[in-house]
Amino acid sequence: MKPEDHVIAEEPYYEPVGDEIAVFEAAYAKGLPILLKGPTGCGKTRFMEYMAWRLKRALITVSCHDDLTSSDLVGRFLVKGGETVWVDGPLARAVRAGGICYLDEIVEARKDTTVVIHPLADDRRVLPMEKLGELLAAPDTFCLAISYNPGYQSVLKDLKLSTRQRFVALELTYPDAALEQKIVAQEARIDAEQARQLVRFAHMTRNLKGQGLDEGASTRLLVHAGKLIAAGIAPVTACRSAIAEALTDDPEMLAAVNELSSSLF
Ligand SMILES: Nc1ncnc2c1ncn2[C@@H]1O[C@H](COP(=O)(O)OP(=O)(O)OP(=O)(O)O)[C@@H](O)[C@H]1O
Repeated sequence: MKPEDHVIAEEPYYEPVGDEIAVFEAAYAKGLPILLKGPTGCGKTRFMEYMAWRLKRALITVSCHDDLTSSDLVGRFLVKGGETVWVDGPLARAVRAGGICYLDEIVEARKDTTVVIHPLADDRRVLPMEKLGELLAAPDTFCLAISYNPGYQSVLKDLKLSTRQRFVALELTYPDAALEQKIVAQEARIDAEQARQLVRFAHMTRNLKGQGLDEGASTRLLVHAGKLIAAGIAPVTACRSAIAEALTDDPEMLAAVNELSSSLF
């Protein structure tokens, strides 16, 4: 896929939860890399899509995992039709295109992979392409953004200090109840009252965090439940399938969460 394929033509629906747009724009203007912190499903990806559209830059997203090597990011030589050719990885493509490279869930990547972004993430703004013997300088329009969910981190999987201290951090949290209700109603195309009940249910599950649940219902799960409701599924069933089952496999916890939704709907 070419960088121009990642240009977002239509404005993505995004409701700001704080001053994240202004801080992102200021960091972008000054060539500073950005770290998005926040729980799963709170809107980090949607925010990146919105910012890419707003800044009119291509967005290249990489979902990080523990097999991701630096060659996967930077590029490698491949044999094509009997010839050896260099193929840029997504990070190099984003640098060449002066676009935004978003490394989602960066802590999932191995530490030796993460260090390739260091020279790009400080004031050198270069990508060393060792195998090609090239040093790729990032144009002013290039932006590096990474995300991570502090809730999931363990001692083994945490962001190196030398990595995180290169980034301007933006904390994204779940929106307040009124805003989350608006988002759920808009995204799922349900009425305000149904959205309000779903958000109330979400708050109940969020209060169970650490008491049997690792996470409460995210905005994403509320949108999923709302979409099932819009498609004619009864709210209690929608909450069970889209939310409770996504949060836990523990039969007792499932029963408790289902009871909460039955008490509301
Ligand atoms: N502020 C917001 N404005 C509009 N929609 C939002 C907002 N926050 C969350 N959403 C909705 O929640 C869904 C999930 O958000 P998103 O995929 O951006 O989460 P995420 O934080 O990137 O999750 P993950 O860390 O799991 O990748 C979006 O598809 C959108 O429907």
